[in-house]
Amino acid sequence: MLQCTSELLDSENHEVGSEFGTCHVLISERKTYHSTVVSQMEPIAISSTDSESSDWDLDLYKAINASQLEDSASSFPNSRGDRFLSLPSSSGINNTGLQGTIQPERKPSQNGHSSHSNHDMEDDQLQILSSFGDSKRILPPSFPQSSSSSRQIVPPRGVGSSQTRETYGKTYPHQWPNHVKAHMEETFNRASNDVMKDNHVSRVLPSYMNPISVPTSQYGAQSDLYRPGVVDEQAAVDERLIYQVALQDLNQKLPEADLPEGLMSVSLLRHQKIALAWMIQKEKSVACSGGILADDQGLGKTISMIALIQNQKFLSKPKSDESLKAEALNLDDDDGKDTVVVDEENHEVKLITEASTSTQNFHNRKPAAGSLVVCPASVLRQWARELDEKVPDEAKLDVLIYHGGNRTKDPVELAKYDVVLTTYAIVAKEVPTKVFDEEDDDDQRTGDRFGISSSFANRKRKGVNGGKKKKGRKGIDGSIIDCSGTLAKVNWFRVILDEAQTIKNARTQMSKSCCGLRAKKRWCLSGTPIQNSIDEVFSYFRFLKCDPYANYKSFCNQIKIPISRSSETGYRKLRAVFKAIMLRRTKGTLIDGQPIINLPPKTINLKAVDFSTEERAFYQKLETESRSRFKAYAAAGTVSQNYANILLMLLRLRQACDHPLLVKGFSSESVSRVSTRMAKNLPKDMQSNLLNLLETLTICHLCKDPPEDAVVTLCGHVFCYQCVSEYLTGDDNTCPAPKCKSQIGADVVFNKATLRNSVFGGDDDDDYHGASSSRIDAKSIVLQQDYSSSKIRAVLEIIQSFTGACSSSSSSSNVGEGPVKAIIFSQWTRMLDLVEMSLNQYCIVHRRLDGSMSLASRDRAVKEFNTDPEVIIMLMSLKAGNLGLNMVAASHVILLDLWWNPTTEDQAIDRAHRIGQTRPVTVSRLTIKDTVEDRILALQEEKRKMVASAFGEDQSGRSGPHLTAEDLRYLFMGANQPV
Ligand SMILES: Nc1ncnc2c1ncn2[C@@H]1O[C@H](COP(=O)(O)OP(=O)(O)OP(=O)(O)O)[C@@H](O)[C@H]1O
Repeated sequence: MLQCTSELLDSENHEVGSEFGTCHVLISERKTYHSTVVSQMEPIAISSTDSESSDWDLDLYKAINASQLEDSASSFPNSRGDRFLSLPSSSGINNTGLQGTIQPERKPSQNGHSSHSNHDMEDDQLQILSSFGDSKRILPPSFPQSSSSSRQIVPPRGVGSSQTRETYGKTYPHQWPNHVKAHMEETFNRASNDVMKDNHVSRVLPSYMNPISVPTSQYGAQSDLYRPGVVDEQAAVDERLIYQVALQDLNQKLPEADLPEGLMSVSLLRHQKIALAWMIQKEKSVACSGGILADDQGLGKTISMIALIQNQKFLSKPKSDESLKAEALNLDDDDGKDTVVVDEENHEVKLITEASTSTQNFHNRKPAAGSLVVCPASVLRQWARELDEKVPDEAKLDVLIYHGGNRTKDPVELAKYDVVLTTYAIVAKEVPTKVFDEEDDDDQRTGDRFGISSSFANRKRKGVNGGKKKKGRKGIDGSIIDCSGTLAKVNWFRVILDEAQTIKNARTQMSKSCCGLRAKKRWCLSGTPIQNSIDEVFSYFRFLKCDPYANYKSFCNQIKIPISRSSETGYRKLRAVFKAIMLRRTKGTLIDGQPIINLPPKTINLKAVDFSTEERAFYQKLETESRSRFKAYAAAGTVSQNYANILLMLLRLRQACDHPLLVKGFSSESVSRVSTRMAKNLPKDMQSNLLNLLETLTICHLCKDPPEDAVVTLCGHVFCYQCVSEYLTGDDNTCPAPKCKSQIGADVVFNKATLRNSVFGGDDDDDYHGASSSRIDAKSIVLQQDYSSSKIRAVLEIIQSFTGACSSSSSSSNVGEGPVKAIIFSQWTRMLDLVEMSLNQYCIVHRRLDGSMSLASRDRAVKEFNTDPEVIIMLMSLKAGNLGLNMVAASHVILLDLWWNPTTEDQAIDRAHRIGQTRPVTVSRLTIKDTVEDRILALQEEKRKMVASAFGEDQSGRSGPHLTAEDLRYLFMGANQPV
């Protein structure tokens, strides 16, 4: 039996580090715990439920102190009953939707609307949480490893004896997300210091502060999994192919390709011609047929992809209806039956196509069906518009928007179109994931057996069915019923994932379903493919079927472990692999010494704003209260049990930086209006159960933050109203909680006020955050609706600086270029409300885009902002508006608050800084000095460096020195292996 000091336990990785080495421990029993908020600042207890939903915090709790949690669990019984789960949840959902074609003569558009959106961008915090153990390993050596006292966590009372050291371990879970760690380290280190001073104990450096830890101790044990150079034979062969492809492309000037006249209504820019040539070549490649086009946002990935589709249509012959039907449904012929021949002398990989009746030479082979584009719902219309506007009438593609309740159920019908546009949510709904669920299980077993440090491998949990495998549904005659939807029944020629970072979490239904799509060619489009951790890359490899890395074990062996062993060599290897499958250019890239694109410059200003005296006092009170609460947790050894409560404290500090009123919270009227009647009609005990859930669960299933304007669905999952509202206005919306497939709609989503009204009767304007207001002086000036916070005043000053709008009604404009406009982003809709009030006060004409709006209203808002000279401000929710949209009418971008993940902010900024922009773009990032925002900035910087290391880019986004053939040989083959 292994004994270790628990303060060095990294539970995410189930890894124990000490000065003597690193070993792995297996924590086998898994259970899910929900946090119970007793009151705003009260400690929360943990209750056990059968839900999958909080599995992200399971590692944390479980690994730190299983027994303690078990105790807590038993004292807080599950509030969710079976009866509750079995109620029909889809009743009353408005089933209107959108399905139409770009060519009305072929498929007349049916008017309808849907806001079904599935953007999953806000699982960043989940990723931060799940991958913390990884991110600490992948930091480049240039990274200062935290050892300064300012980054230390010091042990609380009594550290030194084995007993108290154990307590300390329970108290400081090392796998917590960076933002929590940073908060704990820096916001609370004073509290801990106090404790330490009291106890005269020496400092202990937690394991995550240690230099990158490599799981070395298990090499010599039962596993050869991580032994250098030992990989299975097939993986070695596959990797050799990747090596050959990388070698082939080495330092080669990338060729250009252009389309024949008349296929597009715009000329391709030079870098797009290069992309086209590269993609044509990659579609013939064998290492994986397709790849990742990872150009910066706004460089025209959509256009490049349309060019590829046009090119292939031009080359292929028309299909007869019969052959189409046969091929569309021939799912056995998934990815072709091509044989690979490696010509090592010429560094060439050739594709020899087997002579068979079903597989023909590439150029003669007819696509079974066209291209399927999967994108977030918010950019569905934009794709349709680009396909319409950038392709002339004489070369029109047949395009179908596959969305909405009236969408066809006939796969042959789908196969008739050149392009089918759909959303990630629909793919998740229609494409089974069984095979990947089983792989997940395998990875879990692998992880358990070999102690793989992996957020992916270790995050597989028992489902609501207690971990029993779901078998295919059986009919009355015992035969297995095929429950796949129409998308899964088509053999696509090409699948394109736009905003492919949506699948970055390999465990999600969305990610697995995308991998389950049948396709010959596979593409990922993303300007920000890596956001939080290297594990995200695995999802792309798996989708692309890029062996050997599509297998999680091989991915660990070949990519992840080398990075953890030596970040320099490891990242170089990753870059070499990327060379074979990824094309990435940033706006700073040079082609033949010339800038890739002549965009006007973008200037980013970090504007550090000062609190007013009243705000500072308010913030300090909050911070002091948080510190003392934390200190109490630390002293009692209950930090881990209070995880959700700590996140909540962190949220409040962040919100206080925007406007103190946000801390008070509010209830959304729009929620209560729609669902009040439904709530009243529910059985009393169910109302109480839902209310109980809402009051006890504190983390949104989507953004993983404590929910803003919390709501609970009939199926018992808690979200921010803004996050879930993306899923409420469509016609076939599935609850976005992991593994929940319940239908949801606006009428089955309840806020606290609605439920309290139903349970207790009468008006109840208490809200989720309401408990906090008891401690807050409600009369305080900073808590008034009309109080302009420092950030709001800073925003108004910025607007005034370019429009004069806040002092007079005139707005400045450059002759011929229209008025100067700005986009203002916040992650909190309540903050947008407050800014809106100030804009109204100054009669500044604006539009707004947030997650609660229908796709049609969002589209209209963007169009009006772009075209109406009167509209000079767009208020945008960071969660709903940062992806895909073209908003070049704006030359100013104001970020009101910081997001954990800098790439999310980059995405937002590049709505304005993209092709089509004619004016210099000024970005103002507002932060408040000497607050939690300082720490978030530091975390962002770390993430930025990690991403830059993975891509080999410098500050300006330019690539580092090229890899040499020798480099590649070494990276793929090792030092002494012949090529
Ligand atoms: N060759 C071109 N000619 C004219 N306009 C172009 C061209 N290429 C791109 N554009 C325009 O530039 C804008 C940005 O292009 P696009 O949306 O394809 O970028 P993207 O890389 O997909 O961005 P994101 O990552 O934000 O989705 C669009 O308005 C598009 O119509």
